[in-house]
Amino acid sequence: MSLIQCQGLSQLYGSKKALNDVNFSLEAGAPIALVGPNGAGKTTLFSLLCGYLSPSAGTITLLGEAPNSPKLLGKIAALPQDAVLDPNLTIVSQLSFFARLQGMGVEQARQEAIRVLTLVDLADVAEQKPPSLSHGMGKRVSIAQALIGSPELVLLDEPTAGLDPANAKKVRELVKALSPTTTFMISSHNLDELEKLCDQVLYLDKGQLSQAVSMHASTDSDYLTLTMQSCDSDLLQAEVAKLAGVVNVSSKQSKVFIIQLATDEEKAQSSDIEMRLFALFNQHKWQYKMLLKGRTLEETLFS
Ligand SMILES: Nc1ncnc2c1ncn2[C@@H]1O[C@H](COP(=O)(O)OP(=O)(O)OP(=O)(O)O)[C@@H](O)[C@H]1O
Repeated sequence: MSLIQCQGLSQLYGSKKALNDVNFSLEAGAPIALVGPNGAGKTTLFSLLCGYLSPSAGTITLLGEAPNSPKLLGKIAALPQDAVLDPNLTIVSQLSFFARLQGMGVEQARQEAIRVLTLVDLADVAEQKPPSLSHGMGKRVSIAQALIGSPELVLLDEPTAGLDPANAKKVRELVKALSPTTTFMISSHNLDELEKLCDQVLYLDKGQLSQAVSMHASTDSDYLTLTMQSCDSDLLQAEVAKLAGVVNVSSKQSKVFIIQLATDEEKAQSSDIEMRLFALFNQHKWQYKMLLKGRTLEETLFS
């Protein structure tokens, strides 16, 4: 059974079409990225998946159920973009409250609140109230809230926006660690972050699903991404393009080159492409910084 299935999904706000005939089907597993420019419809899609909004047209099923089905209680959770905590309640009491709404008893709910706070490294603020937390700490508490009851699907809208690099990394590590049992769908503008975490990427643009790519596919052997420390860029591009098995070399960023390789038989005959690149660097005394198989998410989506 699919984890999420959307068919002909459209959402109108008055005459504004925020989503326009969106179709996709996703299986449980590695984290899924939801990407798109401001106003593309990402939050609207999350709101529909959570059942906060009913679609103007089309259907959604989550684990075979409609988004607001009581059968999904405890199985789906979300971190909204603008999540707010109650300023008057201690962190542990509000998380316990949400655990109790999932049917847990008083003591079990408290233990669950402490468990999810420990996951985000904030068990020590359990007895504090939200106004005494920093913005980043509040965000991590909201992430903890989404993890109550170990749901099967967690939707995270901009989970690391406003977090310092160390805490953003902690959130990424947490998502990775929980991924074997929970599928995360993450909306973010940070493509580097999504690239590290996600396999499937959905790209929304003006309400339409313009691309659905698999990062597995984009790290296959059709491309190499070469970042140089020092080189003559024009000469490098010309010399690499002459190597057997190279179809095209492009560069949109200074000293970063996307090398497209020939497929199948031709590639088999020129499988030592990396060695020949290093020989070229040696010959010209060029220093390389990084050679990656595949393309970055940014290149995959926008080239
Ligand atoms: N409640 C609303 N009433 C009217 N229009 C809305 C409403 N919510 C969103 N929109 C419009 O729908 C479109 C999609 O908005 P949405 O918030 O889903 O985009 P987004 O991809 O999440 O953007 P961002 O990256 O800026 O968060 C936008 O044009 C927005 O102005």
